[in-house]
Order: sequence, then structure tokens, then C-alpha cells
Amino acid sequence: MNKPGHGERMVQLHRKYGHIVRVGPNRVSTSDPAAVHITHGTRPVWEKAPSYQPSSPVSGGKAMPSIVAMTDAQSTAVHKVAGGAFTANALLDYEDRVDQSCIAMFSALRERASGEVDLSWWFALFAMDVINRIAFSDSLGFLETGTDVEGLMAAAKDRFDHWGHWSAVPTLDWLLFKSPLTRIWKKQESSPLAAAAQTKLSGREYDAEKQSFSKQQDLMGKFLDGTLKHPGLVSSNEVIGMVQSTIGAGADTTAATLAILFCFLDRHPDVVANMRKELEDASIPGDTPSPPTWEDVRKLPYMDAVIKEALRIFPVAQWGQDRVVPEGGARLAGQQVPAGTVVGIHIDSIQRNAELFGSDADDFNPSRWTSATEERRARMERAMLGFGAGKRICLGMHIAWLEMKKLVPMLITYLDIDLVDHDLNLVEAVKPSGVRYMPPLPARISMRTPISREELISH
Ligand code: HEM
Repeated sequence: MNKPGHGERMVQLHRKYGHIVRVGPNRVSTSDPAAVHITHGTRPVWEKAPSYQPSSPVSGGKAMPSIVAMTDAQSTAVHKVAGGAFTANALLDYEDRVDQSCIAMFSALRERASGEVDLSWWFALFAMDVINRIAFSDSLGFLETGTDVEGLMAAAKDRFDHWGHWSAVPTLDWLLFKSPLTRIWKKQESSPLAAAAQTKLSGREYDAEKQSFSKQQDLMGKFLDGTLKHPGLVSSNEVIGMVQSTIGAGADTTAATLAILFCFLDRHPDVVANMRKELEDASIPGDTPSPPTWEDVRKLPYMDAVIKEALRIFPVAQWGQDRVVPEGGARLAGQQVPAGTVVGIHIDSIQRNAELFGSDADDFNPSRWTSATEERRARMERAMLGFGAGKRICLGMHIAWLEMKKLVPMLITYLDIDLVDHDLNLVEAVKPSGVRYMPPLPARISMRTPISREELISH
């Protein structure tokens, strides 16, 4: 998973050998869209494979609870306690924080408009800034300072790198990094992400009158309120793990998706022109330089198609979403697979399936979504796995859409963003890990509409 070109090699392997390919002892990969409804279905729920365990962060020599790596039973408890924090309705509680990050991002790019900026770095700062605001009601200043505050970005990246590296040998990961033995010979450090979550948790006050921790309507408050409603299901240590894993899961994924999207936009000025036209026709974001409202942008069909197409053609999640075949075995892609086998789904292969997406499935073409019949679009939607599927689908998916659909219109409306290298070979340049990490993307930024700083800040 950590070698450049891994995703592309898997696509070629599946195209050559079919929908089921053996990729290791007791381990297969499938590219059959129909198989996903079995592997990620609910009757029965297939457990996540041990390859998820290396994704759990370590703090003080112990594996911290991580939402991504939990068993089905643990995840059911977490969904009870925290599910409400991730629903489409909860988005309105976060909208003002996303706006603040959009404005901070826009100001930062605007201030650097005369020179070159590394777009990958700024998207990474944006995603970390916004997820901290949503999690703790505090940006920590990623965008204001332009730096990796408290090393949280490095810590999140380290987690994904570690996962990519050790996912094939989870027992060794446990022995070397998480077993009681390692506590004897290894220096015990606290993860910066866990430390940040712990500090915020200790500062949280309970409002006895409202019987709530949610004065600030953020993830931590909502998680804590969930523990009050469902006592005994999740401990405070687990709340820290949940916040920590949410930040880890939500930052680099969103940042890389934005960076990939802007690579494609750079290559397709016609798409940018269409997006601007759609926004202008809907008078969004308006004359003032503010991020558009969620209500205004959430249903714009072309914007939706463009972001979806970037998620389709170059999905950032590179882990195989491995599941274990339950008792009795299963029939996948016409073959009987025995119980206990680990089955990974290959997202790139499924999302570039020509039968579903057409003969130009390997090309970036947002209009495939807008021109498709309703029935065809529904079939394509079902094959989109960039956020996972089924019970363990990305909990932060709605938040990710909120962030992207607010930031992207703001950037393309007020800025021209011109990448220095228009022909970057993404397959070779991207560093695969748990997620695809984008290389630095030097870009020249210029203002499309003159806006005064006062005007920007006042909105
Ligand atoms: C474009 C951005 C994002 C992408 C592409 C993405 C992708 C994914 C994928 C593929 C999964 C796992 C499915 C599996 O292994 O079966 C996942 C899980 C998860 N994501 Fe995201 N994600 C994104 C943004 C976010 C954000 C913003 C948050 C938090 C606010 C978040 C929180 C989570 C959590 C907590 C899980 C674990 C769910 C579980 O196992 O039950 N993600 N995400």
C-alpha cells in the first residue's frame, strides 16, 4: 500500500485477472461492485479485518480506542453515543466554524497572492483548522500562523503512514508498538492528538442547568452529552480516542481530496468556467466575499458533479476496507470464498468500471453525472466507495461535503489558481499511505475581484 503506483497496479491486476485477485495468504481483493453489498452489507455485518488495528493511535504505550478500527459491537455503542454529532441536521451547528476557516484560508491565500503558494500545504492547514473548530471550538491557529500547531498535522500523517506500513502484519504492529512488553523498553510518549483532546476535555465544563457539555455545539460537547444519555457505553478515555480518531480521519482525507480536485480543475479550465457560471446564475456567493451558505450550495448539480468526479477518479482512501468472511463462507464474483478470508474492495477499480461509468471511465468528466439518466446516476452513486459503504460508512461524510462545497465556490469565485506544473503525473507523484498524500503543489494565486481586507473581515 505504501509504494507509489499501488492503486494503479491493482487496477491493472484486476483488469487482467478479473474481479477476484489473491493478494496474500488468506487474502483477496475484489473489484466487483456487486460484492460490496455483501462485504459491507448488514445481514450479517462482516467484521473489519485485523489490518485496521495498526490505524489505532498509541498514547502512553497503549493503543487508544479508534472509531475506524472498532469492532462492530463497539461501533454500535459509539454510534448510539456520538451518531447524532454526524447527521445532516447537525451540520448547521458547524456551519459558522466552516465559514471562519474558509475566510481564514481565503485571507491567507490572498495575502500571498503576489508569490507562489504550496496548495497541498494550505489545504492541509485548512482541513486541520476546520476539524479542530468543529471538534473543540478552537482553530488552534493553523491558518493564521500557516504552521503545524503542536505537531498535530505531523501526528495525523504519521498515523496514516504507520497504518499503510503495518496493515499487512497487524500482530507484529501490536507486539512492537502496543503490547505490555513495549512499555518496558520503549519510551512512552503521548500522542500530540491525544494530548490536545485531553487538554480540551479537562477544560470542558458541565452546565448543570442545561444538563449538557454542549455550550459550544462541537463534537466533543456532543460526544460528552451522548455519554450522559447512554451511561456506561463509552468511557472518558474512549471519548478522547473518539475525538482523536475523528480528527485523524477527517483532516488528511479532506485535504488530499481538495488538492486532487484542484489538480483536475487546473487541467480543465472549461469545468471551472461551468462552475463559475452555475454560481453566477444562482447569485452565489454574491457580491460580498463571504463563503456561500450551505442551503445555497448543497444542491448545485454541477458543483456536486465536479467534486464527486474528483472523488471517483482519484479516491484518497487507499486502505482496502478489509472485511472478514463470516461463518459459512460467501459467494463473491462467482467464486466461493471460505470463512475467515480477508476480502478487500478495490475502490479505484470499482469507481473506474467501464460498464458502470462508460468507456471514458478513466477520464475526468463531471458531465457524466449531470447528463446521466436518473437510473444510471443511481447505479453510479451505488458504486462510489470513496467514503466507504454500509454501516461503517464515513461518519464525517456530511461534514466533508460541507467543507468542500463552501470552500471551493469561495476560492474559484474570487481567485485564479494556476498550478506551476500543469502536467504533474499524479499516479507517480502521490505518496500512497493509508491515504493518498499529495506532493507539494506550487501555485500562483491572483485575485479575480478586488476586495479590501476590511470588507473581507467584516463578513
Ligand atoms: C473527503 C473527505 C473524506 C474521505 C474521502 C473519507 C473517507 C472515509 C472512508 C473511506 C472511511 C472508512 C470506511 C471503511 O474503512 O470501511 C471513513 C471512515 C471514517 N471517517 Fe471519513 N472521510 C473523509 C472525511 C471525514 C471527516 C471530515 C471526518 C470527521 C469529521 C471523518 C470521520 C470518519 C470516521 C470517524 C470514520 C470511521 C467510521 C467507522 O468506522 O464507523 N471522515 N472515511
